[in-house]
Amino acid sequence: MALTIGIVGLPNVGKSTLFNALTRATVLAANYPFATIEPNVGVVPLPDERLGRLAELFHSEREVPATVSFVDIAGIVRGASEGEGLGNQFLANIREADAICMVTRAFEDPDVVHVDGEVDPASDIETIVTELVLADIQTLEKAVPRLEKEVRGRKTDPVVLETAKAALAILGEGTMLSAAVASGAAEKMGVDEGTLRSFQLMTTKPVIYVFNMDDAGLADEARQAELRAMAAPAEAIFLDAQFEAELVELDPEEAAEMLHENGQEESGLDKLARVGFDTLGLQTYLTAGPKEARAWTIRKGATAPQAAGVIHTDFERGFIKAEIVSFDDLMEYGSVAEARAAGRVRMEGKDYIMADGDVVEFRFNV
Ligand SMILES: Nc1ncnc2c1ncn2[C@@H]1O[C@H](COP(=O)(O)OP(=O)(O)OP(=O)(O)O)[C@@H](O)[C@H]1O
Ligand SMILES: [Mg+2]
Repeated sequence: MALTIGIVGLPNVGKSTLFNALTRATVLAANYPFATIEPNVGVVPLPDERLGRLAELFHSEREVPATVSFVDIAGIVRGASEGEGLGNQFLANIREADAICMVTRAFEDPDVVHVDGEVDPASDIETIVTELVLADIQTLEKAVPRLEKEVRGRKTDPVVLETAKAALAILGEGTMLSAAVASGAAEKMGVDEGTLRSFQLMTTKPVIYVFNMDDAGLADEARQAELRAMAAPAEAIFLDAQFEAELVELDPEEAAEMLHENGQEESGLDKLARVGFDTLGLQTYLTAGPKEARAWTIRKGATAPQAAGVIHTDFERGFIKAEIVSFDDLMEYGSVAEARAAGRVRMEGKDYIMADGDVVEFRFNV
């Protein structure tokens, strides 16, 4: 499932530093499942400690984690929606991404120039949000006259026009549609969510805010609470992109020690991969055998046959049933045989909705 997160932000805020750290993490990942990638795409392993424990239990030769893909997009400047800077190219790149990772500078360093002359995350976020909002307004203003005609000719459901007009009103307030949907305001204004999604706008994409900080900022909880409030209802992640870039150069033990010394439990990149995966609406299920212990990516709410289809399309077509034990039960009983004896291994059919951490063996007919 090739879903990508586009990294956007003002120029010189640390996007490439973050992206390079992400790419470096990719190169270092032991069992990298893709042979070739585009130069501006970083495919990052999703940290999952369950894989190591599964590999131990099944004596698997290797572990294959799920991955999250990030795309480096050029810096946005005020006026991008009018074609300023890399304008249209930039917007086209965002349009292709499934979610947006908005990088904002929150580090002080007089040697690094800020395009607007001072470090001010609220103003930076507003600049970027404004450009995305303006781009969506342009798209909808073009669409509305056409939709009006179609509704008059009874070729289009009136709810489509109503949704477009309500979306324009929301955008007119400077609000991103994703935020209006999350707060419930969109629905109250007559937006039909499914229709809205079909418009393929920029500000309906889920957003993650990354605040690129220095040591002082990472230790300042009051400051983080303030920034978190700016990002809400979206998730906020606080990291030091330069430190993350240094961290990925170390071997895992050294990196863990360095993190610990800094008072952090998890690297910013791992956090970003986790939150990114979740923001994309994805989850994993697990398979294990002597060859590999592996995490497979599915959408939240996927059925058992859809999950089987991620391994091979024939598995979906020929799906009979799935033998499933939860990871926690498997660990508690110590083997599939013991879990089965205790009645913890379930046979699930075509309508089963997969749960995160299901350890699965599919039965199929090909
Ligand atoms: N947390 C940080 N603390 C201090 N300096 C940083 C931090 N993160 C990045 N920098 C520095 O900021 C400068 C700009 O970083 P970078 O090139 O990654 O920005 P960018 O957003 O990719 O810019 P552009 O849009 O121009 O491509 C670099 O000199 C980098 O080393
Ligand atoms: Mg850059």
